[in-house]
Amino acid sequence: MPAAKRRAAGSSSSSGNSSSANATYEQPPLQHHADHEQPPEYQQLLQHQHHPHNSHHSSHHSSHLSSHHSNHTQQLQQYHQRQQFQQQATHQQATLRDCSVKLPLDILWLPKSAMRPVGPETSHTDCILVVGVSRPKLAVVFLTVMLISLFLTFHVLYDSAVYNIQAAQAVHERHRLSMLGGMKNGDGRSRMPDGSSTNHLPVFVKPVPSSSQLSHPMVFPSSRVHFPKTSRRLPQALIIGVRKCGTRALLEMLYLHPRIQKAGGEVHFFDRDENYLKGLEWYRKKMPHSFRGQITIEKSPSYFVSPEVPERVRAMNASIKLLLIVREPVTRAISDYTQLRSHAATAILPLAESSAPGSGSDIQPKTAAPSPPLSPSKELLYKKLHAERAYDNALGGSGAGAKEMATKPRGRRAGMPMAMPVTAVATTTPTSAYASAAQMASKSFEELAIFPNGTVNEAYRPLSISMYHVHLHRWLEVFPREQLLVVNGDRLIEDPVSQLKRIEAFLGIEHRVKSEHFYFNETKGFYCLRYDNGDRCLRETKGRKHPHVDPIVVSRLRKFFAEYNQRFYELVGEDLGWPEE
Ligand SMILES: Nc1ncnc2c1ncn2[C@@H]1O[C@H](COP(=O)(O)OS(=O)(=O)O)[C@@H](OP(=O)(O)O)[C@H]1O
Repeated sequence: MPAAKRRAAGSSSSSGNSSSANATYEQPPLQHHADHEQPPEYQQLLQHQHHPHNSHHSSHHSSHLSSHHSNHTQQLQQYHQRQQFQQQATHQQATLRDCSVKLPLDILWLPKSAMRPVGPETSHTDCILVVGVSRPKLAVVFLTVMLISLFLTFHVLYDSAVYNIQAAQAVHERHRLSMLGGMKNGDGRSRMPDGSSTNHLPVFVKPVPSSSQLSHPMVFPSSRVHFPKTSRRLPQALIIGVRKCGTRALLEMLYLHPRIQKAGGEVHFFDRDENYLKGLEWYRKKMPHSFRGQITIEKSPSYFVSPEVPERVRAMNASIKLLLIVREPVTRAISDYTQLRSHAATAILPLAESSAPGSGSDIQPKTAAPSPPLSPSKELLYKKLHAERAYDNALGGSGAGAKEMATKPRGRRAGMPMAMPVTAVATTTPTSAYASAAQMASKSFEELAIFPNGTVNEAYRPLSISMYHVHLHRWLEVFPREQLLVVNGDRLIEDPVSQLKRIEAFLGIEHRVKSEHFYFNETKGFYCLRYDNGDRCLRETKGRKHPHVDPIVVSRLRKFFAEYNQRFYELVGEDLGWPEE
């Protein structure tokens, strides 16, 4: 029997037998429905297949029959395949339903088979997670959030980049800023409402009077952003004196160093009770803004001679570094006298106008008649003058100043400087101030320093301050020697760089202040400071012309100081070589 016939006969015999048909056409096992349950299309195909089989047996028809039968078989096979795919799809949908999790965010569990062709390894319980956004509104919200996040990210990055660049420039810009007031300093600085200097602030830092800490002006809290921050810090180093030895020059020269920040004026925190009682927070607010790693320095020359100061300084910071600048004692005393006389002379004119009208010669009026109120500027000058009288004992025991000081407790032989009580300033009349100023201005240094009998007036303040060992002794009772550096003020005038190098080493900062930062000003007779964008000299009150002093008096005083100087050398462990006659 030909193969086609055998296949046809096999087909015929299995027409009502699904299991045999399954074997012949490789029908899937799910094909178990009875023929009558099949749709009309299927019934038609079956009928068409059976009919020719029963009526044609001749051999010449056999090839035609065979091809006809083959067509039907293919159609039947295609039908079964379609059925099979439909069943698989139905099964997948069922599985899909099983895996679906109803969530508002369109998060779906799908069978793996939904993502790749069905393979024999695919299990029906195998699911994968698909997260999709199918709702337009949700998509809009999602996109908006993404855009805002992107904008904020770029904003933060841009902001921080700009801030960092400016922070790096700030150190260099500092020199330019200090030109606004640095060298005029002492007094010509721009000031913030809380009284502190603003001339050290980086250009981009806006002064915020109420805030003690400045941070990057960003939308986020500063604690989260690690950009360079500035804040006011208590000083880590102090220039404690000595008055008229070059304290201002020293501070300004140190300020050339990028690691140094300076308090603008003399704060007088430790030596004036009215300031000290305001507390450390008040003092800190007087300090400049500084970056971490910078050293804040304050100078108040009267610290050196005020007995209560060393202990107070130690209470604030026991490891603070102390800078003491000294100068040949007699020259220092003459410089001190020059300044006092200059202040007295300045005080006389306005005080004469307001407190001695029409009585130019009436220096010491018999009655303390009520005086007309002073203008604010005169009041200030008047207070300054009076404070100076208290400091100075200006007339060395023979004038009004001495009279006043005689009623006050005094220090050792040299006489400790006393801060003028505020009440005393308030109760002193302009007329007595005028008298005092007039006397200050009229006396020569020789008259004030040497008594008529030729002995030295040791109580004269410009002389007693020059007895360095007396004051230094007190400091060394409180601080170890290595915490204090003695700077030679005479050498600072002649060769600033060598002195600054020592100070940089003492402060633990790299050597940055070099000779190119200075130039010698022939007119002034001093070195001036050179900045990137200009040159500055200390103002005219520094480097005043001293009055001529009798060389015999100078020699007399040098001999007098020789013994004190030796004691000072022993204390500091260095011979400064000051002349002894
Ligand atoms: N570079 C430079 N320029 C100007 N002046 C300089 C300089 N270096 C040191 N000196 C000396 O500083 C003296 C003033 O000292 P002080 O600043 O300590 O004075 S004060 O106590 O603050 O009033 C001042 O004293 P006098 O010369 O008596 O005015 C100067 O001699």
